[in-house]
Amino acid sequence: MAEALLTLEGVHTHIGQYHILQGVDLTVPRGGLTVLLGRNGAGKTTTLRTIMGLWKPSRGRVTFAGRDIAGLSTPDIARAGIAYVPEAMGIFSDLTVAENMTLAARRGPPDKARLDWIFAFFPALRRFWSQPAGVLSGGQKQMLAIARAVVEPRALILVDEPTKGIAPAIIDNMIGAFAELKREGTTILLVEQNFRFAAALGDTVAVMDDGRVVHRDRMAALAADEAAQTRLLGLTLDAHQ
Ligand SMILES: Nc1ncnc2c1ncn2[C@@H]1O[C@H](COP(=O)(O)OP(=O)(O)OP(=O)(O)O)[C@@H](O)[C@H]1O
Repeated sequence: MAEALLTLEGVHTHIGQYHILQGVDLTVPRGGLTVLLGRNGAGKTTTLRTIMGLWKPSRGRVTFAGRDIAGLSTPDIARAGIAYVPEAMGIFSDLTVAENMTLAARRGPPDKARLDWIFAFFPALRRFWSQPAGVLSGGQKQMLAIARAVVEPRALILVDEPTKGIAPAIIDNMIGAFAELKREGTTILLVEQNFRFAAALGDTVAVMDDGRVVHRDRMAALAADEAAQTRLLGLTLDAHQ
């Protein structure tokens, strides 16, 4: 297996009085796509937010590219090379697509060749370049959110449920886009409920339950094992989309 880019060891996160993450162990191999599955409330979003420094872990280690990042501020974690696409996407509806992209670029105006590369897999962004992001469809907004995360090369992107509420035809575009990001060498940690999407892209999979990772496998092995899917994911799994 490839070397780990990110590891969580015994990570606990409290939100107020609630003990949400209860010892998460997770390895994200460099250059691969790791899918985080699990029923609603299992702790997937909290795990992404903890990696990003939006929640501070109360215990445990988060190691990124050989460096302990637990306790760093979110801007420092972003500067280290991690981008986060939350489920709510975090785009600015009143600003144009161009302005949204420009604001996401940290090293000056977005690079022209990089934008052409992004437009090749998200062509709608070129079409709506000068339009307010608010006019985009749900799927196009999701594409803009992902494009913002990769406007500059990033070592790791964390993406929370990009297919939620998205039409099946757009999901196929999205599979193509993530496949292109993988080809470029971006490491991806993806929270996903749509099993077809997860199985099409995932190299490795971790399943969470009750604030812990309870199962790790190659995605292909889980995709081929319906009994394990039912046992681990039960009826919350959107297997037939
Ligand atoms: N701000 C918060 N305050 C209190 N409890 C929270 C907060 N955020 C999350 N939780 C609780 O933490 C647990 C894990 O939530 P989390 O969003 O990480 O789960 P998830 O696996 O991403 O599920 P979903 O698919 O529903 O988003 C849930 O029980 C949730 O109610």
